[in-house]
Amino acid sequence: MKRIGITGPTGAGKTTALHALTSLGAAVIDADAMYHDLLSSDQGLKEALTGRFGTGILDEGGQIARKRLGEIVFSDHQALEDLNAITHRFILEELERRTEAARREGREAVAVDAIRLIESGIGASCDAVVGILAPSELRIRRIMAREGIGEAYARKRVESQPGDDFYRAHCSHILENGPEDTPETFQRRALALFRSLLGGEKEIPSS
Ligand SMILES: CC(C)(COP(=O)(O)OP(=O)(O)OC[C@H]1O[C@@H](n2cnc3c(N)ncnc32)[C@H](O)[C@@H]1O)[C@@H](O)C(=O)NCCC(=O)NCCS
Ligand SMILES: Nc1ncnc2c1ncn2[C@@H]1O[C@H](COP(=O)(O)OP(=O)(O)OP(=O)(O)O)[C@@H](O)[C@H]1O
Repeated sequence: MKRIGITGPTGAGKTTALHALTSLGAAVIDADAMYHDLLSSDQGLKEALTGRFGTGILDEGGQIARKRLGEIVFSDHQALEDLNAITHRFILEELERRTEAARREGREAVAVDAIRLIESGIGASCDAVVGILAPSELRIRRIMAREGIGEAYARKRVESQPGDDFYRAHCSHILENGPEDTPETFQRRALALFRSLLGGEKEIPSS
């Protein structure tokens, strides 16, 4: 079974590229969504987070309020490092469980979409690591439009992530999603690359 890692900074187009991989029948694991599930389902993770950041990160219903946590960690590098150290263990364990489930389903490939694919150690377990890049100002506009967040929060999120050089140094392949692209032109290029990574023109059966 092939494991393809997809990474790159916020708003660059990872999710958009993944639509191409899904169309080739790969099982997709979205690390953000997986992490969000864990935040509500894993009591051990919640306790570890409130242990480090206090109960001020909980909302009225006792759930982790991610934007409150984000305001803390995107303004304080050490806090972000601590958050990463706490969460990566839970994320890696859950990733193995989900990969195993895809294998049991008979999937021939799994794609892992993770913002911190390389730093978390997930990248080392992949057959190929594809970095998706786009200029930061464009990314800020895209995530503001996508999530309805303000420019200040969008900018903080973008600035807390590594620059393009990091991805160019650590990824086996790079896909650019620039100002001249539409989601459709970008997806077509992504499809061509993924086809070659999964072994030629052959489409993977989806079940
Ligand atoms: C930092 C938090 C509080 C931000 O919450 P928020 O609701 O604003 O964002 P959300 O979770 O929807 O993630 C959206 C984007 O934020 C950025 N982001 C998330 N975690 C991180 C991080 N550890 N470092 C840098 N950027 C991050 C990514 O671009 C991500 O795609 C939250 O994402 C979190 O607790 N992250 C730690 C877990 C993690 O590393 N997740 C990534 C999966 S590998
Ligand atoms: N070429 C493009 N032109 C215009 N909009 C685009 C283009 N590519 C992606 N988008 C839009 O920009 C937003 C960001 O793209 P996407 O969600 O794929 O990024 P991402 O890398 O997965 O971001 P994150 O890490 O924050 O989840 C989305 O709303 C997407 O529809």
